[in-house]
Amino acid sequence: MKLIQTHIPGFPRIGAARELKFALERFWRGESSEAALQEIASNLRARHWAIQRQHGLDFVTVGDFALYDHVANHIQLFGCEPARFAFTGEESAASRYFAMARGGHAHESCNCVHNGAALEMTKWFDTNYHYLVPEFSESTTFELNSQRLLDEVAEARAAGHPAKVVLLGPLTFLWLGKERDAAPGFNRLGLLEHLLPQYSRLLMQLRAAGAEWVQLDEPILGLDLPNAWRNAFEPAYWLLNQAGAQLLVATYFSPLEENVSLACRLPVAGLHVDAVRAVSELTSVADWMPAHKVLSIGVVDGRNIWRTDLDATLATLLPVLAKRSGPVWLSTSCSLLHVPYSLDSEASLDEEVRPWLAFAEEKLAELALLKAALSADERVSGQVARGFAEARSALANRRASARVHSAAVAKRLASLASDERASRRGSPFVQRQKVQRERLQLPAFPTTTIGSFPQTQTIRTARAALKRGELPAAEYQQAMREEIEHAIRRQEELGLDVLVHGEAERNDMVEYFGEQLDGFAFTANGWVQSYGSRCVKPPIIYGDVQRPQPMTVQWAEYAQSLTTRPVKGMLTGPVTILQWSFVRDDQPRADTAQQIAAAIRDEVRDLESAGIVIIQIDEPALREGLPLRRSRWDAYLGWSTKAFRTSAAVAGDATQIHTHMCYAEFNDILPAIAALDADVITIESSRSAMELLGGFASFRYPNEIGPGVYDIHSPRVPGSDEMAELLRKAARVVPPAQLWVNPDCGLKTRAWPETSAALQNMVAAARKLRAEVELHQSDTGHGA
Ligand SMILES: Nc1nc2c(c(=O)[nH]1)N[C@@H](CNc1ccc(C(=O)N[C@@H](CCC(=O)N[C@@H](CCC(=O)N[C@@H](CCC(=O)O)C(=O)O)C(=O)O)C(=O)O)cc1)CN2
Ligand code: MET
Ligand SMILES: [Zn+2]
Repeated sequence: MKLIQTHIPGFPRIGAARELKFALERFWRGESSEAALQEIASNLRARHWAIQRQHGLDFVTVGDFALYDHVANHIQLFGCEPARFAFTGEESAASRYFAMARGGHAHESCNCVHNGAALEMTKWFDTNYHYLVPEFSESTTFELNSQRLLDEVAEARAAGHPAKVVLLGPLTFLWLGKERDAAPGFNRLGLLEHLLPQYSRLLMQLRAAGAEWVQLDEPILGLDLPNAWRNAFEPAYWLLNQAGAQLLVATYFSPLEENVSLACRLPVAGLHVDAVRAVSELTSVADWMPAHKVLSIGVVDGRNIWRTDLDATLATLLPVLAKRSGPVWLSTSCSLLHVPYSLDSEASLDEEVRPWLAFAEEKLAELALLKAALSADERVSGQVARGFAEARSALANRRASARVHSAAVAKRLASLASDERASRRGSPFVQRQKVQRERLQLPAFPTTTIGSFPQTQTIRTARAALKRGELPAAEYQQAMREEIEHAIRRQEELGLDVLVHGEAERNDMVEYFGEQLDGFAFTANGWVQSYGSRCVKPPIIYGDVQRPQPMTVQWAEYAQSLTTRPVKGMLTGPVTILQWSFVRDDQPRADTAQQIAAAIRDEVRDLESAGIVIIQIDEPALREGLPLRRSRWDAYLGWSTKAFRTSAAVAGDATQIHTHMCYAEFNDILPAIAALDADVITIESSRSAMELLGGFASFRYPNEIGPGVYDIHSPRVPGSDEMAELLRKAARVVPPAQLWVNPDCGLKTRAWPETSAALQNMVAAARKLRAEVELHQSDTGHGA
């Protein structure tokens, strides 16, 4: 038997009780010192390392911690803070860090932008985690600032832990950034030669500090890379390897495919591969890997919460182990950042489902079991056998559970599948547009918002009291009705044309639906970091999805009863519910999407029957769900757009269907967006100053579009001239008759004062545009 070691690529940092979130928010409100924040951070690291050691990991992972974001940490580590922030050198590292993360000033309430808007946030590969995008130009310089990281290594060493440090690899770090304020033709890959010496210095320092291994994350090896990037790997790592540290290159999320041999032959001491998402490659990886190198096999799923099938995992591992003479490590497929902390704090989780699950801490225990099973140690064998037996029976129960498969759902899906028209609206867009315009009588440049209004402390406190059983349901209902009425009145005062109810009653746009659908379980404390201090609690889809009763109709009816203006019904689309939940691993995602689509379809039908004339089906996660490999795009776009259409197409011609997407980079999927055939799409575009629309224009996107005219991530109130200018820009590329006026996204993270002020300016901007394009009024057809 061979000696197996265990480690993990990374651990969640928010804390079992979201200690980091609360500490950050106290610090930002000015209620605590930086020292107090750093103390909490240091305690969290200590606790997380201790847990890793308790489960027998051979190394703790150092460097996965970040106060806000690990990519932002690298910007400071390599001293490449963008010049546009105009830091003087007088500021503390922490104040520069939070300025980059949250915008020019340490406090969110400041309206001033002279010191630079926050770094852009974007999705970390195909996850719901957002990182801060590094900015590069020909004047970018690098200067190592390693003290913080070296201090963390010292902390781990002082606690007696063997340490493996994790860093983003230099190529992935550059890849994740973007060119900004750069000369035409500048390519950030050109910065590699300046970055590598800093990495080398760092590696020498880490080695001297006692780090036994350095894990360099290069997940971009799982992407379709341009040749220049592929070719840069070998020379870069040849250089880094000279620093004398033991290097483990880590890949995850996507198969290596054409990069298998490149990854295996890199001149480093080891390679980590994702043996969940790319299990079929494991044999070829094992063949390519030189015998002296460490092969780290990520067998426990870091992206999902299902208990590992330990027997199947052993069956996968044994042939690889038999073939390999070199060292093998076992690991999770990727960092555990993407799963909740522990099942321990789930007192009220569905009792049947609980044994089917493993969160971060339970995954550590699984690694320990696998390691023990593969070691020859007799003393542990009884315990191992018990662990395996428990996993086996949980899995058998899950497979046989009556709650997983529903004959009614199967029948419903078969009937939808047999009806071609189920995923097509009654008439083509132009005809629908005509009846909708007659019915709605909206002005040109109609104004609306994306759905949510501020989730105030009052709202959250009421919901928390309801959940604790301290507030009767009727009183909670009444409180939410008052919030809805408040939102409607405000919108009427502002003069918005199409209103929303404000989503006060929703904890989250996905969890809210998950709580009401069969086939979903939800957690009390299963928080996963989304960005900075913001977290989400993804629901768990364990079985066939079905809607036992209407989910939003009463709230929508109530909101509509308060006003004569149209109020949009507000739903989350099937692809987004799928993407932002933990999904079943026992059937294709496409099938689950279609089940959710059937449930949303029923909701659309019921909203329509209740007299709701506009229904928005949000799909912000459509783009993010795109597979990392292009060869898989068509299949995904086929079933995902069909799921959307299945939910929407039940609506009659006169019902206007909106959709909303807030993550840019639409240009490579425009045909799919058009295939959704929504009557109106609202998108995020203000930060790119409408550049995005260029794509819609040259593609001749046929339906109506609301390009966001202001960024809701910042409390800054844009002036009406600024928004009018954006609208003029939009009107130059998209026929004005097609344009709507709205913010980039929902307003739930904002406060009322800035919300009202910004919307007032937005309505004023729309009015300016109406006056300017009056001459063409006849061709807008929007009515009076
Ligand atoms: N699922 C999902 N993914 C998404 C988005 C999204 O909206 N949903 N949007 C993008 C990311 N944007 C985000 C924007 C805001 C928040 C956010 O505000 N999260 C809240 C939690 C929201 C929530 O679930 N709130 C619950 C519970 C709130 C809570 O923490 N309650 C306290 C008690 C509060 C009290 O006593 O007052 C507790 O339970 O301890 C509620 O409203 O009911 C937070 O971290 O603070 C998250 C993501 C992309 N991915
Ligand atoms: C992340 S997209 C958010 C859409 C949702 N309707 C809202 O306004 O909050
Ligand atoms: Zn949005």
